[in-house]
Amino acid sequence: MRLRGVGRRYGLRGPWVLRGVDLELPPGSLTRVEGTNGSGKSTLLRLLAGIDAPSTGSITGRLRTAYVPERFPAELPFSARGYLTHLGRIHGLGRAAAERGAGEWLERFGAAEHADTPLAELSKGTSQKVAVAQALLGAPGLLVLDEAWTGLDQAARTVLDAAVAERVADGGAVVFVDHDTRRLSGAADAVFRVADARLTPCDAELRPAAPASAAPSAPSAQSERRPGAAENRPPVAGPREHVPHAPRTAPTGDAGPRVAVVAEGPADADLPPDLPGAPHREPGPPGCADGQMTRRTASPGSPGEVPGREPTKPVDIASVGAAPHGDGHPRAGEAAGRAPLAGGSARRTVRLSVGAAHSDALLRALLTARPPWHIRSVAEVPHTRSGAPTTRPEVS
Ligand SMILES: Nc1ncnc2c1ncn2[C@@H]1O[C@H](COP(=O)(O)OP(=O)(O)OP(=O)(O)O)[C@@H](O)[C@H]1O
Repeated sequence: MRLRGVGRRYGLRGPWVLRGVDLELPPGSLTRVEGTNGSGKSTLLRLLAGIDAPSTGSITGRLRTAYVPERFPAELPFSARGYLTHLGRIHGLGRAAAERGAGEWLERFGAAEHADTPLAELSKGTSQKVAVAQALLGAPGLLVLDEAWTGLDQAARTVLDAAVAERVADGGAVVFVDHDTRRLSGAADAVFRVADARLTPCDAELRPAAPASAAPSAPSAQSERRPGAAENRPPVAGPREHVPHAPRTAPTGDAGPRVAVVAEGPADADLPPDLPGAPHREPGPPGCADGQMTRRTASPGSPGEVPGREPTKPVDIASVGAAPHGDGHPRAGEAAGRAPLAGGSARRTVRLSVGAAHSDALLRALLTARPPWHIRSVAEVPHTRSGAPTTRPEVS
């Protein structure tokens, strides 16, 4: 998708909010947009999402797009499940697939108990989960997120982080705005700032030879993309690498809330080294020991695949970012030549616990490893009265 000389102003004589925007969004790219309040970020995202039209310039190569607006219209006359099913149909899913997808995404975001609650009665946080779920339902070619993490609890933010990484890994383009500058830090291929109605690559000022704006005369915005971020992504295809084990012992001084992560990877690859937060590798329950090889023959999240108890409500993000299965769409990991996760390939499951502050980074590291690890579930680890985390396996 490409923007050429795009400008937007409200009203015939209104000031230009955006001008001369030249931007390319390649498949499998993550783009961050920054800027001060009122600078025009949401305006740009609405243009990208196709819900607003440029006053001047062109947008070509439009993709099937999903958009999480800054403000979700909660007064719509639907239940959460009804709304998601409706949106799933709009995204092109059949009725059964849309209903199934609606239920799965509500489950993953920890909002299943509110499935039949009218949108108008949902809390702000649950409402935001619905807003995000509707965008992820149909595995869009372009995902536009305007402060989509705002209002989500930690577990849901982690699910969304993972969904973004999966969407990009599956060849989608994702553009996001978030007030937290650490959001997906290091993962973006390109970062732009909106200021004075111009869209400017953030590191342009560090390169005096480069034009300082993304105006039509500037080189393609693609040329400003950060090479390092793409290298951190799951490969679309390629040889497997052997990497050493992550630390097996808990770090000292890791008191405080912890998050349990169950990750599934290829049987012949080990965990990436130096995982953020020095996660503690937990033993699995009898019959599913850490490192045991599994062969996936059931749908993600099916009972028995990773047996064990659930001390807290887990957020199952096994196929996060993928279209609901059974609808003819690929599942996460099946697109663009990546090895399918279902269908009998040898897999193994590891259980990690990490300080909550590091959970986002850990998830990112696993999802962007080579080869990528699939996140089966994320859950808060319950604490004992002394405040220490329990040592039993967290989730299944
Ligand atoms: N529908 C509209 N009609 C008239 N002016 C608008 C409209 N939408 C946005 N604007 C104006 O365009 C400018 C940019 O607004 P926009 O919402 O895109 O900024 P933003 O960077 O997303 O701001 P924030 O960070 O506060 O959300 C602002 O001056 C705003 O008042």
